Amino acid sequence: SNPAKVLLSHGNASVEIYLFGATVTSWKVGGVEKIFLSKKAHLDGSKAIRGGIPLVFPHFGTIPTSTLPQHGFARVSTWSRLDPPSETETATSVAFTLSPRAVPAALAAKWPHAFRLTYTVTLTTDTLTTTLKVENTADVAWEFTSLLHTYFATRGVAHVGVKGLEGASFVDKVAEGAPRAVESRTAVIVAGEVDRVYEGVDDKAEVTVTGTGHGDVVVHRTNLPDVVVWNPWTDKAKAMADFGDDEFDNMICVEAGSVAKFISLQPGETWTGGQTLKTA
Ligand SMILES: O=P(O)(O)OC[C@H]1O[C@@H](O)[C@H](O)[C@@H](O)[C@@H]1O
Repeated sequence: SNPAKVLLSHGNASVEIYLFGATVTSWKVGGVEKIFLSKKAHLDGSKAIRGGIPLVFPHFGTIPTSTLPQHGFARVSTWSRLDPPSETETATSVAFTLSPRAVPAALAAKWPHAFRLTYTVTLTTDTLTTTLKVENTADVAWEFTSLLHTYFATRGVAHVGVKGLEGASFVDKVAEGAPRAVESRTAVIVAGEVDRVYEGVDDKAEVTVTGTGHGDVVVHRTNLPDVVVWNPWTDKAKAMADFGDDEFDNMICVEAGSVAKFISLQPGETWTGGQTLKTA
């Protein structure tokens, strides 16, 4: 067994999680892979894993008040597994933790706050739940944003529709000036570069990824009000060294997060957010 990753299975489902970034890199149900992992992904800890479910913390994208790299340090830090996986009749679960001493020193120095993250991955025969708990272990308040950057596998992204975002307000990061608009379509489709942050989407609204060729997946969110839809399309694909030129056709990112507003945590306070992916 490879100590760098944890494999869980439950019935006919399985999940693979690298300690690097606590990145889920595979979720299979009945032998069908639901998650995209680039053929060019670095799996040796030299770069954030291109694909799977990278964890975004302590901030989404780049922000003027931080010199951390885009999407923060959680996805490029090596996490520790907490206990051995536990299995019940209905689910198999494992948890990982990250605190500042396991963050690369140069990055920790750029965000000098005491914290503890706990990431729990739970597998049932038809669901994958990933939950992040953020604790402020400092004696002063600090703030953060976070997101589960899920890459879904697709066979021809032109067939994909992301349902459940109709009526949601979004920021279009591709359009000049990143304008804000309201989604009018029942399904978001990909026919060019897409990079949109849908904000304040009711937790009760299920987001469904359809037409992937790998079976529909319903995304249930808890405490993650924002949904990012991203596909780099042709030019951005070519510009990414760890992504095949044609792989834009094999993936769509539907990312559940809390990114539109900073979350402030007082000393001793915790915040928990997560998603359940369910085969439909
Ligand atoms: O290349 P990275 O850092 O993994 O980011 C990938 C994409 O992540 C998305 O969440 C962002 O909205 C995009 O703007 C970004 O390009």
